[in-house]
Amino acid sequence: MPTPTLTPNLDPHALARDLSGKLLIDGEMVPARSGKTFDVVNPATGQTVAHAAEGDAADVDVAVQSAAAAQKPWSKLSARERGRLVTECGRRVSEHAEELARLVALETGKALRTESRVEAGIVADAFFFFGGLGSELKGESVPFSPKMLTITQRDPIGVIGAIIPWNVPMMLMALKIAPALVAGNTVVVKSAEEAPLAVLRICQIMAAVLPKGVFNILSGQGPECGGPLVAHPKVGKVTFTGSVETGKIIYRAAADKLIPVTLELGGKSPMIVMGDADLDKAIDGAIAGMRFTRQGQSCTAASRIFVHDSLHDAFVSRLKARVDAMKMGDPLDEATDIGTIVSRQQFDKVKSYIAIGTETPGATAHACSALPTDGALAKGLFVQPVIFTGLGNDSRLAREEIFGPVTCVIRFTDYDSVIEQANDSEYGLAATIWTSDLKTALDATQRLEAGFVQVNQNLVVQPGLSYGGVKHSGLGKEASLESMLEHFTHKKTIILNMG
Ligand SMILES: NC(=O)C1=CN([C@@H]2O[C@H](COP(=O)(O)OP(=O)(O)OC[C@H]3O[C@@H](n4cnc5c(N)ncnc54)[C@H](O)[C@@H]3O)[C@@H](O)[C@H]2O)C=CC1
Ligand SMILES: O=C(O)/C=C/C=C(\O)C(=O)O
Repeated sequence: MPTPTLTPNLDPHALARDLSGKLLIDGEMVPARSGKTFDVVNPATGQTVAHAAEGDAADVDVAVQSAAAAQKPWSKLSARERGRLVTECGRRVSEHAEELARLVALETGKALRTESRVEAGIVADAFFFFGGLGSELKGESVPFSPKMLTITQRDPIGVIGAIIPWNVPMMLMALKIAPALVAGNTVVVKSAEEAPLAVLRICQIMAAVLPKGVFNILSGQGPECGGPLVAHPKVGKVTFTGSVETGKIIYRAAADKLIPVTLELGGKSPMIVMGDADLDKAIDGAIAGMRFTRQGQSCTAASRIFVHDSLHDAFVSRLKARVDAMKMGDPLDEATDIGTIVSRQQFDKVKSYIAIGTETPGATAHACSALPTDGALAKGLFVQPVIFTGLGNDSRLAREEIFGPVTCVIRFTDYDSVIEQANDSEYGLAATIWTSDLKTALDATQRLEAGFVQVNQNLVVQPGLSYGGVKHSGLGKEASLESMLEHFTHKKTIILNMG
């Protein structure tokens, strides 16, 4: 087993240059077969920080063949041994946590102190959590007949294709690969165009622990690299996080091969603040829930905040004051609370929604926080967070996923009708309710149509807690024991007739 230790590199620019032009296939850092690269841009400055290798179908094939060859020997290790190796990956990743946080801040524009370090911590936790679950890969004994031994066992699926987005790339990758590996599968990851570096670095760290081929990562364009990965005959399952549109393309391609998929898609998550809620806690919850520090780039963002008429005006002015006090600036600066939007495409999308909202009769846009004045950041993709009031739940801003720092605060008076409005969405990922009444809280948990319902809190996704949506928010669960058992194994029934 190879075990060289990499030295953490706390200069993200130097590390980005080192990682340029590389994919990780069969345990080696290699260029794309075509030799092509694409630019990775620091969204805070507009400068190119790396040239990522542009993988395509040829690289996908080599990576999948490597993963397929590695799968049998990997599955022959005991689940506990695989878990021990995944735990060791977590230990090494945690030694590199600061380096990874800086690198992901550089490529995504997420503030180091408020976001990127938090993400790096969850990555290590994901490896530790799943690394400890090897002994849970157990089957059942079914009392079918006294003459027969009837049991079930959990077998790995084979090669897993994992396609990840850019918003929390390290965390979302870890929550897919750690359970897949412990379950005895091998993996090929396709990273997001906007954020290929930190995840590649994690894989480089893992390659020093895991046998070659068990784990491979490709960067490249969605249709040209992700498409062939889904279509490859040796890929037995695809796990995807991203847009609904791409999720449907992947689902159709998987249907042609009759393979299972897990899809974590969009959200338009409601937050309901009842008249008896603790206002201070609800404001904290809105700040955390909207992921303002991540410029709202989260599928769980509390982008529809329903506030009882009796608290509405105080809620809006206090929320605005709190966001105003947050400092927008260089993501790598320790003083910064809010970084940038990830890409020009996302920036334009967010700006277009703000324009639509602003032009809607009756709506008021409360722009918060101040754009940075530092000249070095003049080309940065900074957007002032906007709290809209006066928009209804039927407005485009309340129905479509914006994936930016834009939320609608909607006034309500009647509990039944607010539950109805909260559920009136094509999405069903997360929902929260803020109340001091236990009966209302319990009732809402039963009636809200979402995969993740929280009362008086707004937690980020955590290893151990099942996570995934209903309706257009997706299919399947991640982050939990259930995700490992149900989504990365198949159950085999075995009957021994001893009569
Ligand atoms: N659920 C979530 O956490 C995310 C939601 N989104 C939503 O999607 C919108 C667009 O963002 P994008 O980054 O363009 O999302 P996307 O869904 O197009 O991209 C996500 C991943 O899928 C890959 N991909 C794209 N087309 C593919 C294809 N035909 N076959 C296989 N893989 C493919 C991409 O390369 C990337 O790795 C955002 O504005 C946001 O609303 C985006 C990222 C994450
Ligand atoms: O902000 C979080 O806690 C989680 C974000 C996760 C996503 O955006 C996703 O799974 O798509």
